[in-house]
Amino acid sequence: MYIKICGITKLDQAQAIAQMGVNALGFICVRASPRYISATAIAQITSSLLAAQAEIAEGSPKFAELDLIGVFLNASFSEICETVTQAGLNAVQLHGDESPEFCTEMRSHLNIIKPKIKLIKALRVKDQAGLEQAHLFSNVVDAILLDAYDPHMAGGTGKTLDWQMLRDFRPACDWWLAGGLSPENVAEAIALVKPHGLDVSSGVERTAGDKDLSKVEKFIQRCIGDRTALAHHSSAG
Ligand SMILES: O=C(O)c1ccccc1NCC(=O)[C@H](O)[C@H](O)COP(=O)(O)O
Repeated sequence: MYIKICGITKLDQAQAIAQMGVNALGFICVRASPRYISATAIAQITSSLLAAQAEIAEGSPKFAELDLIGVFLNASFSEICETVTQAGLNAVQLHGDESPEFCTEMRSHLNIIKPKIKLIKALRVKDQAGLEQAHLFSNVVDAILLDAYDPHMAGGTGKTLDWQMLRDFRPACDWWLAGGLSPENVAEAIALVKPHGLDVSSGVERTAGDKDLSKVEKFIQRCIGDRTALAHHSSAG
């Protein structure tokens, strides 16, 4: 099970969460968000994780596998590419109204600066028609993230989707469930909708952007079936 902890703003929390063996850290590159983090601050985190990686004993590939995801909302190609380069990101999540055509062109731009970069399209699902849109993206991105719809907030809402609606959702690419997940409800979500990955932000926070490490640890445990050896969990989807 792929696990992404989103809305990271603090270096020490990024290091601690990376060591728990998650697959991805998400950084909100949206100025209006209370979880906004600048490219310079992300760069401090990504370079420290790389330095830590160099010190990690052989046989512990976790840091090498870590996706460092910048989350963007209707940003331009140039803003995204500049942030990726400056911040040292290796994945981009498009969380706005970007079309499949935009994603295809984004992929071409990103390939020039980082050939192996991952591209994720987030969709804020309001209803069944909104869910159908996902299939338009499945051949142009590496993964689709389904998030809850809120008329006033673009993400980090703490609202859950209608999981019943997702029971038969099987796009042609990997998909991750987001929206209102927490240590308390994630096992039920996994059992019901069987996503390839999970994304959480507010459900493991004290306040916006300030992660509660004990909640993060509990979330991971619930995702992997309460096994205690977090460092040994498989990153396979
Ligand atoms: O988290 C934000 O503040 C945010 C702002 C603008 C665009 C996207 C944002 N978050 C994107 C995420 O991937 C969140 O993890 C996702 O919305 C789930 O959040 P939550 O319901 O709080 O777990």
